[in-house]
Amino acid sequence: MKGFKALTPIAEAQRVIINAAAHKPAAGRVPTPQSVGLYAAEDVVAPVDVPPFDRAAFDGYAVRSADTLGASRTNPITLKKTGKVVTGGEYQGALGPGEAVEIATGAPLPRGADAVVPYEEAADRGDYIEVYRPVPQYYYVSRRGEDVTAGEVVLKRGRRIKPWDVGVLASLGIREVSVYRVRAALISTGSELVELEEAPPPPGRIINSTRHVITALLRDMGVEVSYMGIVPDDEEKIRNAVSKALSSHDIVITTGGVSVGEPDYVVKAVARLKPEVLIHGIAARPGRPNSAAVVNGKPVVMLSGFPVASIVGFEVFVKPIILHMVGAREEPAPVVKATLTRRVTTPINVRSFVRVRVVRRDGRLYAEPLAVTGSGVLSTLTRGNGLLIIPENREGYDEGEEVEVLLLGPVEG
Ligand SMILES: Nc1nc2c(c(=O)[nH]1)N[C@H]1C(S)=C(S)[C@@H](COP(=O)(O)OP(=O)(O)OC[C@H]3O[C@@H](n4cnc5c(N)ncnc54)[C@H](O)[C@@H]3O)O[C@H]1N2
Ligand code: MOO
Repeated sequence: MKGFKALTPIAEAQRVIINAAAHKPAAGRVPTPQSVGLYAAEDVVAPVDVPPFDRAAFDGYAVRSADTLGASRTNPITLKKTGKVVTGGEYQGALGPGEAVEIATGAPLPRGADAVVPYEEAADRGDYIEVYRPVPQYYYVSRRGEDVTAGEVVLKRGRRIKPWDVGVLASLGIREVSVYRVRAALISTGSELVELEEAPPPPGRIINSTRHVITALLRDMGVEVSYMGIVPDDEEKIRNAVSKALSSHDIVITTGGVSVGEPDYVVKAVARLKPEVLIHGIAARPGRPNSAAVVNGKPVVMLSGFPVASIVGFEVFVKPIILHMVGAREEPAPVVKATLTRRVTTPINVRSFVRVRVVRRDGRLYAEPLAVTGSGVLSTLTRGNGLLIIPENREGYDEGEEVEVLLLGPVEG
């Protein structure tokens, strides 16, 4: 009989593939400013303190805190002005007892000083200042190493580097950082496909749009994508293309040809490469034909050709595999609670991904399930702005139920 045998539950499919995918991508050094969005391949330890010296946190006067003891409104303390230090400069000499040095925010504290009295808390009397209250040690002072202390781990292996991480690395003088270079090969299968450049397509042919969805999703994870072109529905050609791609990439992704129809040669072709494990089909809707295998420790993900199903396959296989390879954790997606406007029925033992439109009415959020949810209807993702994920142990949700929706875009209203 043709057709899928038992569909593997998503969690089990992920476990099987990830456990077998032993291959690790290579690391390489990139200039720090170009590391944003990539995954750190090693822990980075601060070589120095930041700030590198005690510095003023406010504009005012550098003083010795002990000199201000007992100061009050009625009995101010008088300190002699002995100079000025600007940001980027350095005070020559040391601050003696009874002295004050005018100081700018960010300037190094003169030797002998241990506090800053902001302009607002002192009165300038020409040659001297009056201070009206006692100030504690390190008042308005950023201490050396207060931001980062030398020896501290500032970047953990597997962390996806953020814009502010680049700032921290730069402030420490770290010019290069070691990151994982994940190289993915993408093979589109399907004799009906033509590339976007060839649009409009001849009758019966389809533009290869899934290629661009998957490429964008991969690039969004900082992955280097080699596009290997369209391979026709031919088992031998597919096998050769996958085998060749495996030799020089960390992960091979194919699209199309994975259901049980006559031209669906991809799973058969990959099976001939003697994979350690192979999962054909998952208990997901949409996205049922998404499949994956591991060949010599390297993952081969066989995504559905249908764009929406391929996105589910990306989330189920590609993303977790890549995160595992680089030792990263998934960053939580934005989730909102919303009231369902219509009942949704889904099959038991299948994880369903229902596209919804979240709207705000009278200050409350509502989730409207979209009418057309076919796996080929990509526009539901652009028209909608959310995904309602219905777990395997539910057969849907009732109208009026509060549900959690994964937000994919802004909420109107
Ligand atoms: N007898 C059965 N038939 C089907 C089953 C089944 O269980 N039994 N499953 C159905 C489900 S569910 C899905 S989803 C589709 C998916 O099939 P494939 O992933 O193998 O995809 P293809 O057959 O290659 O193509 C499906 C569809 O998508 C278009 N396509 C393919 N590649 C691209 C691309 N790169 N860009 C844009 N569009 C693409 C293709 O032209 C087809 O229209 O199978 C059901 N059948
Ligand atoms: O699994 Mo298919 O993606 O439901 O249409």
